[in-house]
Amino acid sequence: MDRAVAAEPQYQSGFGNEFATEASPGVLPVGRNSPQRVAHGLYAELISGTAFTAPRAVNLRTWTYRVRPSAAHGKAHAVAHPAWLTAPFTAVAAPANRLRWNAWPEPVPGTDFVDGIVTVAGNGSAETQSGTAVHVYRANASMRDRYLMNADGEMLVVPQSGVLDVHTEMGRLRVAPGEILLLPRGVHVRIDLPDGAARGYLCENYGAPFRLPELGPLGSNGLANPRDFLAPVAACEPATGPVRILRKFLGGFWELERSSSPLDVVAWHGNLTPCKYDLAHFMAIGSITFDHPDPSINTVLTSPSEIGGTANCDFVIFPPRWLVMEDTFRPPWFHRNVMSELMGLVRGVYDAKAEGFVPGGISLHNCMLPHGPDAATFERASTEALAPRRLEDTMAFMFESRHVYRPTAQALAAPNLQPDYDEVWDGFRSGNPV
Ligand SMILES: O=C(O)Cc1cc(O)ccc1O
Ligand SMILES: [Fe+2]
Repeated sequence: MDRAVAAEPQYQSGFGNEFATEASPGVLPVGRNSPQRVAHGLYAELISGTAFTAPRAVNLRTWTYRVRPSAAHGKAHAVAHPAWLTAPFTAVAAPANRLRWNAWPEPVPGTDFVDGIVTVAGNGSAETQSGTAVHVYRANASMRDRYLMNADGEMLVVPQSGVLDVHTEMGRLRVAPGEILLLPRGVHVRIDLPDGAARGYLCENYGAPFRLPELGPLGSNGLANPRDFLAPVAACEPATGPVRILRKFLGGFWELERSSSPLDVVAWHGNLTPCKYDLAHFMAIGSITFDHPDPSINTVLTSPSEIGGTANCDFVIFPPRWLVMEDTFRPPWFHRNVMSELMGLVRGVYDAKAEGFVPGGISLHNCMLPHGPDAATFERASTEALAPRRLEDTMAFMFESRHVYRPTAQALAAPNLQPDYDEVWDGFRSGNPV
């Protein structure tokens, strides 16, 4: 089926608001969620993103009013996906090594967003709803009459190149490199590629949904401000012929046919919705005296675990910013972290690594494995004149987790795994013990 290139979508602003939106006026019921008869013969359907009894402050649910209940379909049958894997990954031992990968190669023609997903590492377990899996995607085809519904987790998409035209049950979003996309667990989605190709990173979060971090002594403003998150407006996809829905469920892939699109929501209200956020709006806070602050200061979104302050996954960014610290080694310090750090690069150069950490690549510094500036960075930063300096044209990010990342066997066998990563820490002169 041919779909005309759609106009720029409209958005509603805010993170986790009680949104209300109608593609056709008068569809949302007034004063109740599930009237005996919904306007226009539509069907009311609830999607919950947290347990019914989750505390009000973190409770997520949305009411949709749709052309047909999403239950209206036949049996799903098992299908295979060659490279999208689900934690736990126990096939190979997790090496006690620092690991780094170059960008993944181009996909074969006809690869859509789902086909082009390759799992690099993960932790926790989809079954126990904790941890995450980190994937890269590389695509060169739109999803044609094909929809994804991922019951295993929420998906945080970090585009590195190419725009994504994202069609969801709650409406459309257009997401460009430099922005991020958050897709709630279980929401149907179809992704088109207006540029013809796209690639980036995907954090599949099996655990608690990402939320904004607390601000503590920062006060009531700063970091990612809620109003800069954009949610779609209702946009019912026009009725078309039969479609295929791919369900990801406990690591398995199941396909079913449906006689029309699952994106048939005419109106919805609630706080469970996809949203996007432009990382350029992140208000970075740093030291204006001395010392390099902990990276937690750059947390955009956090998925908490049961242990306070100890995230299932923190999404942390390293955006363009001023460095002004005096008498300070300004890049990240040498360190061993009880949390595990998986990093990617959207553009530019990361200030802890002079070379070798490339856009589309990944570095993995797991629990307690020593890392920090490479030798070239150390040399530069320990001798540079400490005038105020602006880091330009850079966007690195980190998925930091309390759970150790287990690389997949396919990632450890990938030709783009750098065999000699340890050498970036070669050649440090010895200090004098006396
Ligand atoms: O290792 C890294 O590059 C990530 C990181 C950045 C930083 O500014 C401080 C600590 C840290 O782990
Ligand atoms: Fe680190």
